[in-house]
Amino acid sequence: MLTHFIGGEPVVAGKAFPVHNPVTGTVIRQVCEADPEVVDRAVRAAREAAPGWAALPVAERAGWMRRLAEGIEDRFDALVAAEIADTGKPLDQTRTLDIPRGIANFRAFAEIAAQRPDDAFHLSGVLSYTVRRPLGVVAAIVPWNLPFLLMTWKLAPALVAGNAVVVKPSEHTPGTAAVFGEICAAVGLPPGVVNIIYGYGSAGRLLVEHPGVDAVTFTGSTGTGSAIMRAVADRVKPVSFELGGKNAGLVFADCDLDRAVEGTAKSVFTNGGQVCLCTERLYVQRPIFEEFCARLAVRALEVAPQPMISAEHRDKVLSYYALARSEGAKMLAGGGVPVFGDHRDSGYFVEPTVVTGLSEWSRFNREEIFGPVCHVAPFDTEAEAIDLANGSEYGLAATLWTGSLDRAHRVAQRLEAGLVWVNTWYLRDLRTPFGGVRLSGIGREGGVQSLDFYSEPTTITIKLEQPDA
Ligand SMILES: NC(=O)C1=CN([C@@H]2O[C@H](COP(=O)(O)OP(=O)(O)OC[C@H]3O[C@@H](n4cnc5c(N)ncnc54)[C@H](O)[C@@H]3O)[C@@H](O)[C@H]2O)C=CC1
Ligand SMILES: O=C(O)/C=C/C=C(\O)C(=O)O
Repeated sequence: MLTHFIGGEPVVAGKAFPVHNPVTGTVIRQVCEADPEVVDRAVRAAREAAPGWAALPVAERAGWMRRLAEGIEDRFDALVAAEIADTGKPLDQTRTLDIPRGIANFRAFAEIAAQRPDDAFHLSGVLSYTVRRPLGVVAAIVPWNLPFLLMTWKLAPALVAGNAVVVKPSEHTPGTAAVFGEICAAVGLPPGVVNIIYGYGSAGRLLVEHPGVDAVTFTGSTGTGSAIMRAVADRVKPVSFELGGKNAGLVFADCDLDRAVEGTAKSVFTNGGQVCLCTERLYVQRPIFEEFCARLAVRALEVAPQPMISAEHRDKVLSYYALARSEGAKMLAGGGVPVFGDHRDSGYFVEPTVVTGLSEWSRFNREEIFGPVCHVAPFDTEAEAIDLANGSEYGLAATLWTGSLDRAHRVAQRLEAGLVWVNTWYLRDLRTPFGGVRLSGIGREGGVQSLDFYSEPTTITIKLEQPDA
């Protein structure tokens, strides 16, 4: 049984719920589900720990972040195993992206926080400077697609800024959080600074609504983001939201076609398309449209299918494949469920899929699907491409493939998205602002933007005595 981690100790409480392995569909663990008492206990533990933690010099908290990074290195294999068991993602990706990013998150925020100067302004004999204090107790609500990467992406800046945290991982992916609790205990992190509770959205709701929680950081669906916003509205709690996307890829005829096909295949199919940054709407300039479609379809057939996180999510993705057909789409590749002839046939797989022929106004082209699928449409002019890319209620990421430096700058600056990649996809510098506009979120994570969210500034202004002239 996987137990909560509260006040530095394992806590067995609440009913048990099952977690399934997406590759086989079988139950792999039972997990304690947080009820109101458990949530209250976790928040109280965090509140008790918060003042002592906040009082530490930032250099000392940065030292703890480095120790946590070392703790992750020590438990690397256990984390890899837990991530794979819960998500069914490939070993290679887990070893090179998910777990190393946890280490990088703690190291990066240790450096960013330790080196950050306070702001100071001097004007006409008036000196103003700003000090920042932590918010207190932060609730971190984490999704299932990159569970360890995204949990640590929130924990590292929240902790180094001086907050205590209560984390609620997704009900589908509690495994790496449980190992992380053991790491906190092993490195001797002060009890209550990190608390981890498990459960469904109902537990998340109890947590964000708890009066002892000062702020909420959330990554997940736009619907859940707005539910959280309503739940915390009365207490006007600060929220940081990284929500869904319906990301566009623009492929211009002057691009390096090999690179564009390969990069696009990555941007559509990585993690089974279950990354908020994945491309779902692709626009290709007419002279290369046919060739590009044909080559992307071949790549779709070559990609090893990855399971969706759950039976419900597989059914959701398949419902969009059916919707595409009913809306009159042409399937260029995929569109069904792969048959392996082995234990994977009871898992949650869908075929990597490429679709064309739908209007911009179709539901398929407007709603986030979150699977290994994209729609491809032709365009003629640069202006048309920009309009198509911007024609979404979302605005998280966009990808641009072109051989022209001028065009790259010109188009990138007109795309209404928080992130634009040119001739690449998902290249990350952890110091840069990360997040989206419109339905894709509120605020930015990354670098000093994260530290700003997890702290409040106080401006101190002093009138300096002017020497006699
Ligand atoms: N980063 C992203 O863009 C993600 C988007 N999604 C999208 O969301 C769809 C649904 O997936 P779900 O797992 O249901 O995502 P979700 O957004 O409902 O779940 C994410 C987290 O929020 C928690 N949660 C749910 N309701 C809550 C509430 N009222 N208060 C507080 N916490 C709550 C969940 O337990 C989980 O830990 C997917 O099909 C996909 O389209 C899902 C995961 C990540
Ligand atoms: O920080 C990253 O590198 C990735 C972030 C991805 C998401 O937020 C997501 O898929 O939800």
